[in-house]
Amino acid sequence: MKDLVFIINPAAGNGRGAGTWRKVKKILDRDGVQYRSFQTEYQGHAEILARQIASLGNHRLQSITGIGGDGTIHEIINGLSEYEHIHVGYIPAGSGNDIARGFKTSKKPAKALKNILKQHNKGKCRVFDGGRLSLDHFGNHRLFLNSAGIGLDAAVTAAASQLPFKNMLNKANLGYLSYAAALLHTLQSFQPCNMEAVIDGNSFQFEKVWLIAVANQPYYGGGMKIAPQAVPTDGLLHITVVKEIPKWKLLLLFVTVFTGKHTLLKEVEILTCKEIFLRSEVPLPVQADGEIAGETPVIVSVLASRMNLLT
Ligand SMILES: Nc1ncnc2c1ncn2[C@@H]1O[C@H](COP(=O)(O)OP(=O)(O)OP(=O)(O)O)[C@@H](O)[C@H]1O
Repeated sequence: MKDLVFIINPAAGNGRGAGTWRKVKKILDRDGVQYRSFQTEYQGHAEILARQIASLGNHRLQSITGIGGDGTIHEIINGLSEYEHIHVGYIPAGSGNDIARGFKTSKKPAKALKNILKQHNKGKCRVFDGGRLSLDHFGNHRLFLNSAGIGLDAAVTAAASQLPFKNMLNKANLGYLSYAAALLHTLQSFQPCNMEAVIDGNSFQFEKVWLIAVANQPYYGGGMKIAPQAVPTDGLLHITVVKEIPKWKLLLLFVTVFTGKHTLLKEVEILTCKEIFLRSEVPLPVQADGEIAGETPVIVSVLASRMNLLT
């Protein structure tokens, strides 16, 4: 039998990670399944653990399963960026859980575990696309499963992570309110700017851009359907450009985006690509899978059929 490894973020979903692991561990112990488990202790720890486990692991290491939110899985896939043969399992226990939405992972721990064990025991996995965000000339990059976002959404992500009452709202299952508060706060200072893009070799100019999302699957920000047509198996990234839009209409966009109807607004342009280069007049923040990654200029490219997931 190949090694089964779990990395658990107990703090994900404001403590849901710890509770989900208790449920999963109970099933594993009851059924006499052999496994190893590691708990994260700080931000970035899942990435370090995944890399260390993979580098020390021998041919017996077949999969690493993350228990946590999108941030935890994002760290694990980045820790395994040089170990593509290792399959990644996911048991959702976060606040947003957009990976679960987009990749149709069961949110029930027992069901998600059953699916993982079924594939793990057969040595199989499901193959999906991912994305790569290149940040500079030095090879610094981040892999992502959901999307990369440039501009307002990344600025809101940064602001939301610093809100003093974020944990309280998350605990009360009102995480979307911290996003709304961060949005209102960020809107006061955020300035749209002109951007230059090269999309699969073709040049584009976008005026007064608020945000550009480059998505592998439809959801981000905890259920916002930013790219309704995105499919993580089509070999493409789906670009959503929001530009030249008045602030009041931007608020309307943030309401309609939950149903995907924002694409009907004339200020929203949808494109697809395999690779996009983006440069802005002033450096804009960039996020990947909801984690702040850096600033423009960036190149975002699809990693077609390169993500081996147990889901
Ligand atoms: N032991 C720990 N204590 C506190 N924070 C931790 C710990 N381990 C990891 N972290 C950090 O917790 C943060 C939240 O994790 P994660 O993104 O998985 O959950 P979430 O934010 O609740 O869910 P989602 O991303 O789906 O909204 C991450 O930034 C992660 O690095």
